[in-house]
Amino acid sequence: MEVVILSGKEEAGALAADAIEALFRAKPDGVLGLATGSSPLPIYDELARRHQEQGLSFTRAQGFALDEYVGLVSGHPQSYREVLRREFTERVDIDPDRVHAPDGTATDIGQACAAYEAAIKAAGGVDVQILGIGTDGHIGFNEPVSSLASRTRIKTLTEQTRQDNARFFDAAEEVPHHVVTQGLGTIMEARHILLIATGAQKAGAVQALVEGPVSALCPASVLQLHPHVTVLIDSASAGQLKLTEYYRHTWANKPHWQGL
Ligand SMILES: N[C@@H]1[C@@H](O)[C@H](O)[C@@H](COP(=O)(O)O)O[C@@H]1O
Repeated sequence: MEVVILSGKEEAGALAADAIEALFRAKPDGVLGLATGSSPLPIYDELARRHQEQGLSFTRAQGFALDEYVGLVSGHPQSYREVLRREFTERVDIDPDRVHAPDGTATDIGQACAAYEAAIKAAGGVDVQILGIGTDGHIGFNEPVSSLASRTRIKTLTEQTRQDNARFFDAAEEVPHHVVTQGLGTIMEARHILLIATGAQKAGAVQALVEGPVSALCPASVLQLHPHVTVLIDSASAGQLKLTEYYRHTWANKPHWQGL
């Protein structure tokens, strides 16, 4: 796990965009794992800028969303399919039909989850997965005590996550209780994982993710078992880490030719 402490979300977004750009320059039909929430927005802003100003192209790319609310009507502005359309798909040249999200409106959720897993597999798996992290250590919507081997399935949100996400809705009670999310086992199959976290409210979760024991209580800690994870954070979210000097030293002395 590479931990990179940066000046803020813009620098984190630019570094993540560098890794994503490198993927699509080398492999134009690469597969991007898409996250929602506010943390990945600087990445999407930077990718949109590079598309507009530097011709970075996604015409042959595919994208897979991590998760989706259950019970929001199709086209609801806070459904993650819509959020990703606004924040990413519409701003670059990716084919909207090649951007997939779990179906939170399916009558047979179990079947829809199995179909989603099959679609990721058929695409050849995710090359670069963007991740944020919840204040309780969730990734995707894998809440504490999620199985570390879980696959795409329906989950119940904790009250903390519903409160955290209430800012996106008109009223707190509108936040759905249920979601469909890629499992931790699904996420772990991505070839490179870029996790971005900023702000002091994430400091506890970041500490547990990076330095805590691997435990279902902090689902993100499973990433310690992945061979290629990059954690992009700012000083505030690094505030509870014990080995910050080492992380800063490692990054400052990284051979400049080596990408993330
Ligand atoms: N399902 C999403 C997660 O993928 C995201 O990481 C988390 C944190 O969001 P934010 O980046 O806004 O703090 O929010 C939601 O729960």
